[in-house]
Amino acid sequence: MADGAGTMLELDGVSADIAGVPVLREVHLRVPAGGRVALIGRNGAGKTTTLRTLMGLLPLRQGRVLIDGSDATAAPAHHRPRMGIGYAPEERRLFGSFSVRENMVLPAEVLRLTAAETRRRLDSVFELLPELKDLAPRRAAGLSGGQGKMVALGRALMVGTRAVLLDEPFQGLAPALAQRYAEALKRLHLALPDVAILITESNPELLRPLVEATFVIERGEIAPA
Ligand SMILES: Nc1ncnc2c1ncn2[C@@H]1O[C@H](COP(=O)(O)OP(=O)(O)OP(=O)(O)O)[C@@H](O)[C@H]1O
Repeated sequence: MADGAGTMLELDGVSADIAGVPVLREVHLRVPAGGRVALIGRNGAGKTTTLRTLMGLLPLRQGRVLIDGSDATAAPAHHRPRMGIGYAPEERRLFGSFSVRENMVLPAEVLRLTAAETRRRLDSVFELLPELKDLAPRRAAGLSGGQGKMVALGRALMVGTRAVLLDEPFQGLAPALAQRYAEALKRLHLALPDVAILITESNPELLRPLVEATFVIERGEIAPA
């Protein structure tokens, strides 16, 4: 696969092991700039591991990670926000004793954005996900699972000016909440068409209306489409 312009995220023949066991096998995956891509696979297929390699959280045995056409294989995870990459892990990782607003602002502080820029991004995320504005003063520990997923999306968007990686955001959401989350993703694409979205899920039907391309992973290998 070429490094070509217009590719935001790419895994080029990536193999990775966890505890000595091969978990990813020569994975090729490409997310165009502004594209919406689904990564579908059963439990344990390697979806989370694929996102973690893109985030620089797992050493590769083989292959390359390209971000916006540049080789980021050796760039540490903490450089990703600077590259405009946001990540909402499956288990959300919110700080329970912090408010929703504080959780959202944290990555902007780590990036040392100015107060004005942080405010601007926060306002634009609130505009996109209005329910976060109401939740902003609440302690994260008191949120429902679905509310937490929405906050994790908002937090990823605080730094994800080029791409966001969303790990199984629909997992465990009641149908009404899943519907709201899907609508938020549609609004996100309309409002910020340059932000690429890579989203994992076990059920391919759920994401079909939301994405332009789908990759299927089985036992650490991308299955032929
Ligand atoms: N810390 C670990 N130690 C050993 N094996 C691991 C570890 N983490 C993941 N694995 C293995 O790596 C494989 C891929 O796991 P991964 O979490 O990427 O799958 P997934 O597709 O995201 O699954 P799920 O839908 O259950 O989240 C699985 O077979 C899993 O057992």
